[in-house]
Amino acid sequence: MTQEIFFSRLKQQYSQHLPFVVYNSPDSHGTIKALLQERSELFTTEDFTESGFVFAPFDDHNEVILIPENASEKLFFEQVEFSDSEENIILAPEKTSEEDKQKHINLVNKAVKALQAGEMDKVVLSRQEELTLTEEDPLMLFLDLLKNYPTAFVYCWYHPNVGLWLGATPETLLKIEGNRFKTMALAGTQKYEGTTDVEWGEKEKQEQQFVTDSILENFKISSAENIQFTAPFTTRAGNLLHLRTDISGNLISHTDTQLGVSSEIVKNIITALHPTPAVCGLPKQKAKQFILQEENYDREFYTGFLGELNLQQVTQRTRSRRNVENLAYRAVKKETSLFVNLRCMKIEGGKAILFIGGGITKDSVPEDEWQETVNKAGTMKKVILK
Ligand SMILES: C=C(O[C@H]1C=CC=C(C(=O)O)[C@@H]1O)C(=O)O
Repeated sequence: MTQEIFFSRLKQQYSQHLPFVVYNSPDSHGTIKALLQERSELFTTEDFTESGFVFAPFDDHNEVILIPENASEKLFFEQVEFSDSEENIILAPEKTSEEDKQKHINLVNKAVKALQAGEMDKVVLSRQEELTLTEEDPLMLFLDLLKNYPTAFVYCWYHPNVGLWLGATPETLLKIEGNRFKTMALAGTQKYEGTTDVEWGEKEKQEQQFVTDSILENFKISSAENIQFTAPFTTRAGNLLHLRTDISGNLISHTDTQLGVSSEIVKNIITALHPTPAVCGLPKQKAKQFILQEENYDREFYTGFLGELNLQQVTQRTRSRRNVENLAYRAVKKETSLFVNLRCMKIEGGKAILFIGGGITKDSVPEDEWQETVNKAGTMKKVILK
């Protein structure tokens, strides 16, 4: 399918107020995918047994929305090549309000006091920022995000009852292929200044270690074995650098390695992981309570998760002389590939509402934490304030 036909189908879907999602996964090798739901119903999932695209909120008491595979048309479009514009470090203009700054600093101060009193080890605090859009076509914004962040999970998601969300997230929540799974502990932030060969402060090392330890601890009590993890390394996300540990393992019981693991296991692992201390804190329930009470706004789908759930993947064999007789062979298997909803925005009435946050520990400096949210907002401002 050509780019033109692909996007005109999406445009038509949006103008008819029908749900859709269009996305590029970092490991999809340039294939942009879309699911276009046939009717405007709002489907939800509770047990993660269905196949489709999930869109889950931060607060797990709220509904997880599903665009079901069997109620949608699937579209693919092969990008000719990845853009290398991630190499151009053009920083977005820093437009912020003094009032927003004070509010965030007060919030961080309150958290630091609670952390120093030993009430929690870590809490992730966030804020919203509203901007007027000059480009009102969300699909153009999606294309801009795609060009700027080829190694992120870039998406545009829409449901008439919920709204329109866009994002470019660097964080994998969970990937399941057969009985293998992968996740990552991502935390600690500094500005990218032309090199990934950087030093990390103790505060950043500690906040990232909290995430790794907590994920590993959770896997001890869920359906996982043979857990392996890397040493923390520096990874780039647009104009930012983060510390990251890759974690992988096997799921203990599975129904069929070809078609995928049992849905009960998918639910157990998601529940054990979400929300990780990369977006919530430690201990989980205390941090969550602090966030819900003190942030003073509704995160909605920011720091929730999204992506393919038990989605049928068809892998076509590559053409070569040796396997000509197998050209008709297509391997069909189900995969789950979920990402944490970071560096995202909601589009509403000609405005973009950005969501940005950062991990707070007892050693956090409130002014620096504010600046970190300003730097993170740059990911989205780069495409909005062109
Ligand atoms: C909560 C966010 O980022 C998380 C992911 C990476 C680094 C983070 C940090 O350094 O605080 C956050 O844990 C966000 O971008 O809004």
